[in-house]
Amino acid sequence: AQPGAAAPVAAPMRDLDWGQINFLHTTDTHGWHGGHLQEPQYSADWGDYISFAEHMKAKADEKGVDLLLIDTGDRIEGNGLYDASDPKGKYTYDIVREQPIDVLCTGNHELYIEDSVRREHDITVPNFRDAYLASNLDYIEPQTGNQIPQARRYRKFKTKNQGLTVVAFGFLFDFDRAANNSVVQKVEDTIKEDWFQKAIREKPDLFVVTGHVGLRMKEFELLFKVIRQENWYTPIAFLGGHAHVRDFRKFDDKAYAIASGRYMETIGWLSVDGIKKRAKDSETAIAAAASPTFKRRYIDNNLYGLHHHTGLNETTFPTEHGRNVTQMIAKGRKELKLDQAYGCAPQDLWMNRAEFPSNASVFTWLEEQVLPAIATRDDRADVPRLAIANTGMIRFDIFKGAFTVDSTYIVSPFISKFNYIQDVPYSAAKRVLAMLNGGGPVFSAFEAGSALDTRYLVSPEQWAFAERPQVANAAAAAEARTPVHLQGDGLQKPLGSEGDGSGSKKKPDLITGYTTKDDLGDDGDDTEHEPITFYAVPNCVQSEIAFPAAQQDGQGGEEPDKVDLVFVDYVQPWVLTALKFSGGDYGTDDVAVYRNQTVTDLLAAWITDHWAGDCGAK
Ligand SMILES: O=c1ccn([C@@H]2O[C@H](COP(=O)(O)O)[C@@H](O)[C@H]2O)c(=O)[nH]1
Repeated sequence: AQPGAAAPVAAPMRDLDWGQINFLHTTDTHGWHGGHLQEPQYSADWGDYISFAEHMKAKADEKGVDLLLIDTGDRIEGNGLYDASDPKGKYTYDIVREQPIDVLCTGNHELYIEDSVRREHDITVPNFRDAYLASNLDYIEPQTGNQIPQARRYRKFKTKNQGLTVVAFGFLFDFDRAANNSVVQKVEDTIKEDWFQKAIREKPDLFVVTGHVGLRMKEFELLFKVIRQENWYTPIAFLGGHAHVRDFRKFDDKAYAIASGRYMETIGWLSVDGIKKRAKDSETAIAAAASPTFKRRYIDNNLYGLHHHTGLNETTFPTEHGRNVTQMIAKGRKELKLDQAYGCAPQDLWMNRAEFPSNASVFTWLEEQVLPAIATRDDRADVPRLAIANTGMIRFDIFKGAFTVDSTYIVSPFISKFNYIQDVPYSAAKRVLAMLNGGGPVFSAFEAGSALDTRYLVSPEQWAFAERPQVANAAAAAEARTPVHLQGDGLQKPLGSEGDGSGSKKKPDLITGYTTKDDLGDDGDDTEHEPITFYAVPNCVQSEIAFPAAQQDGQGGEEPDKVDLVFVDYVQPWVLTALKFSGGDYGTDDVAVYRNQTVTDLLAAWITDHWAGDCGAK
């Protein structure tokens, strides 16, 4: 961990159960390989993870069992260590490659823009060679225009200590916003391919299906069915991601799936025991008799826990390799000047730990303070306008104190700009927000998972929560100003900060954090936590800017006839569709760029202007 990260507080710990084959799993690290500098409970870095894995491998060897390392994508975008360099990832590709990952795959973030697709092909795939799997992803070679597999489709191998035969895949969900130099094949089509049909007939002792796929998404369901149909008794371990949550799903008593959170907060632990080695090539009675057990832990990524699980301490834990990688991270952060402050945040602003609207909500801040200031341009400053942003654009809370170069990318890593349609009749424009937020039938006609699924406007954390019955229409309720909140399944919280405002009486020795409930129960987290309340927020927020002034007597101003409809470009497909249904028939030709800077750069400029100060640093 970086020097200066406070020591995590002692907390009640749950141990790891070992099986014949064990997995350490990271997913959706989004460039947070330097760990969380403002949150000690997630402050271990990729170097510490390397030390941890080395010790755990030695333990596995002692026990005569196997340990595999898995990463399920979205390694990029979301932290200055990746985003602040030019080219992006100048430091992180070298840092990530230091961990000898056994199976890794691609996330949707590796595919948003052509440059990152190319870097994945030219850097990460060769870095990991046979470990990199691309079961449903192709690359378009720039020199030839040929469509080739981004990496190998699957991998069959024998484990080191148990000699188990494993067939592993690496999938991505049916992502349809990939850059033009990549092609994502739908999982339903991939499973018809000859190579896949051959792979599921390889008769291994265990299938390992890795994927940048939420555990409750249809893609894993489909893969489970097709593999199980051909292999009645073979254990299947799924390792997924994308939803940014901790989760464990049972498909049947021989097939389970783990998801290991986000942003290097969590190292997932999955163990499988009771695997019977197959006699030669057949589905034998022995295999049928096998009754594997699957266990899971979600490890809070801090040194206190990593020491606990290895039985080591501050002196004995760091390996030379791990320490070197921690130094690489510190060097990269320094060269990128990530700790340089743009300003000083006067208070904490929460994504889902505060109700919307409220003074503690980052989205109220965005709607009331930021959008009116940045969704503007000199030549149209007096034109009344509506400015719309999706809440998924904001990726992380803002903590009181220094708002740094790093914070900018942590809060909003995207390269989106503001687009606009000018002179839209207000009668049509004013109906757009409600439709985006789930009011009316417009978007309900689109299939879940399709390009216009409005879930894609919010953070993955929220749509994962929204799949639970008690928050089925979370975004609509939030828009209607009905607070929707869930106890538990908490997100991050800096150690040492005060209560969550719920007034709940806390056990003195628990700190707030994840309290995961999954298909195996509520004892998955390696650290017992006090729960955090999760409040759903709307899909989009909107500011009215330069509207006719309110009258002296306190009455609202007149409605404008026409407005500029300004929106973050990511939201454009939804905005155009909503406009069609509200009487404004516009197409992409009617859309123009409103401002040339990215929203992230405009946000940084707003911080500099409005939160000036160094937080009292000497
Ligand atoms: O340009 C973009 C791209 C994505 N988003 C938001 O992110 C989620 C997807 O998050 P994952 O970590 O990435 O896959 C998407 O649903 C959008 O809400 C965005 O706002 N802008």
